Amino acid sequence: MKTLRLLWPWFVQRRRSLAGALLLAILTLAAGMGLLSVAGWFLTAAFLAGASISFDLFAPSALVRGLALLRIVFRYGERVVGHAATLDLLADIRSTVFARIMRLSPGQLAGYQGGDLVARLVGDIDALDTLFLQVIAPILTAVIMGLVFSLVLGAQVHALGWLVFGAMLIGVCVVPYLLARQARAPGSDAQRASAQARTLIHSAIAGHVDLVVFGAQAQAQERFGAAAAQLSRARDRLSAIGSMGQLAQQLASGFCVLALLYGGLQAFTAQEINGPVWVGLLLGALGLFEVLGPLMRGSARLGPAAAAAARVRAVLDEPVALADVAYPLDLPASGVIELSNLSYGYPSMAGVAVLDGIDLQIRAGERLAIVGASGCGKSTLLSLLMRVFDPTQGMVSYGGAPISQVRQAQLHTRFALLSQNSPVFLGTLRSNLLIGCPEADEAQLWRALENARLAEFVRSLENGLDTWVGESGHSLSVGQARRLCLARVLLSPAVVWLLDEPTAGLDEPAQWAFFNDLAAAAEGKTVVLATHAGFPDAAVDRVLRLGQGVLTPA
Ligand SMILES: Nc1ncnc2c1ncn2[C@@H]1O[C@H](COP(=O)(O)OP(=O)(O)OP(=O)(O)O)[C@@H](O)[C@H]1O
Repeated sequence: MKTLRLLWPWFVQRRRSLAGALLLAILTLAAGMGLLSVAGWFLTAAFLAGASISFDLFAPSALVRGLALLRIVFRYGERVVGHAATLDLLADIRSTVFARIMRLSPGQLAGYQGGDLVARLVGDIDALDTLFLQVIAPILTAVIMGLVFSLVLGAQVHALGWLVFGAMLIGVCVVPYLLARQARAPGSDAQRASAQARTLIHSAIAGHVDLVVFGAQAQAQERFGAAAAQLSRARDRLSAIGSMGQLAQQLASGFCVLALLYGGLQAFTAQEINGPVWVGLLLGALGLFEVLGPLMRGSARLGPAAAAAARVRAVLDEPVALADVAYPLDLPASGVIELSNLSYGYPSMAGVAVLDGIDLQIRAGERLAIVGASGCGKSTLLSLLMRVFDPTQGMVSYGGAPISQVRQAQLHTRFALLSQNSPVFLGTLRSNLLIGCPEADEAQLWRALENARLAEFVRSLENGLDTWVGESGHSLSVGQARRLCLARVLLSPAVVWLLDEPTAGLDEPAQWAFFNDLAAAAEGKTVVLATHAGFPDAAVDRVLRLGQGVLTPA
């Protein structure tokens, strides 16, 4: 039920195509039942008529052929429309979940293991495809056609109508419910083990070199083997439950057919029903029970679907840590950055403040360097300026507007951050640079590359800016990847540049050259830079030292 509640808004969004698929499923079943009923009636009537020339062979045989053809056409339509609707539905769910993941804060993202969010986005959402095609559509089809058929049969022989109605009720409600209940635990184990396996693959690929260097492949293999074995055990249990469902369906329909045969024979003997009609309805009932097959398989897969829905819901229910305020202030085009009584402590650091009541003003156009020992809080300070997270106390304002009170999208047009782990994205050098400024022309791209000391390297490449750099810039050296990220920030039209160790990965001459050029490259910009590197005095206007959570002149 919770799974259905989660999916309901998307079902409503795709109601037309889902209703189309449902209608086609009903028509397919109706054509199939009609085909069996008419064939049964026709063969029995023809047999009873013997050589009588008064029996019309043509109309019923044309009807049988017509229904057979219609059944094929409806089945085809149902598959095409149903699968298209389900794929669209999954795409809708994926993009909603992806949008929500994008709104999570770094702290919230850190709560998920690497690869686990991908597992939620792919494996878990895939598991939800069961619900409509294999559960809801067969249930509704069976209920509607079961009711219609029970009424038709009941009009002939009351008791037989009730018999089919009761059998359908058990087949559509009771057995699927029991199967789904049985499948809940192994379903949740299967989804968990599958996500665990993905996470382990992800971390083994990311740490492949270290695993090889330290000879730790065996441990990684063992952990992966354990997750794979757990997955396979859970799937075995699920498949056993699915088989139980098939057995239950065969037994129930077999029993029902026997009861129909017996009850029908009594009615025939008592002349309550005529022979051909009875045989026709008997075969029609067999056609009706066909719908229960996919329903039993689908019910057994409801366990994994429910577990998957819970995992997807957990992402959707995460509160947005950095939501925009309802009535945001307008951020001035330029202004003083002011830190007032700014404090921050990471939630995991049990009340220890990394920054402790900092007061600071940074003039528009000023270049400020923050130095200090490793771990003193320089990156944390830049993250607060960029509003990667909010301070535990105090505030940051820009041109008089507290940055927590403005739209984050607007803040990102004014402030750009080069963090220590800025990534190179899958694509070309050009596409990576254009993230900083999508409208940048060729000349701007080269200027940014020059300033980041990467232009010479790019010029030496056969495809220049269109060189493919792959995932995480695997075809670049660490220093080149860093300079590419720096060029991206230098290209950005933001008026405030926050640069965290901008020269990491550069050799000493290149570091000095970068700092020598900084004043010209950052003309008119406000620059806050955190660095361990040495730099010429003229590179910045002011140097502050961070230590014990406070800033002092260096
Ligand atoms: N996500 C986090 N969760 C918990 N503690 C963190 C987190 N990030 C940083 N810290 C801690 O906060 C302190 C300040 O870290 P920060 O990265 O800001 O220092 P830094 O001065 O930039 O260091 P470095 O010069 O080595 O980059 C450190 O003690 C660090 O261990």
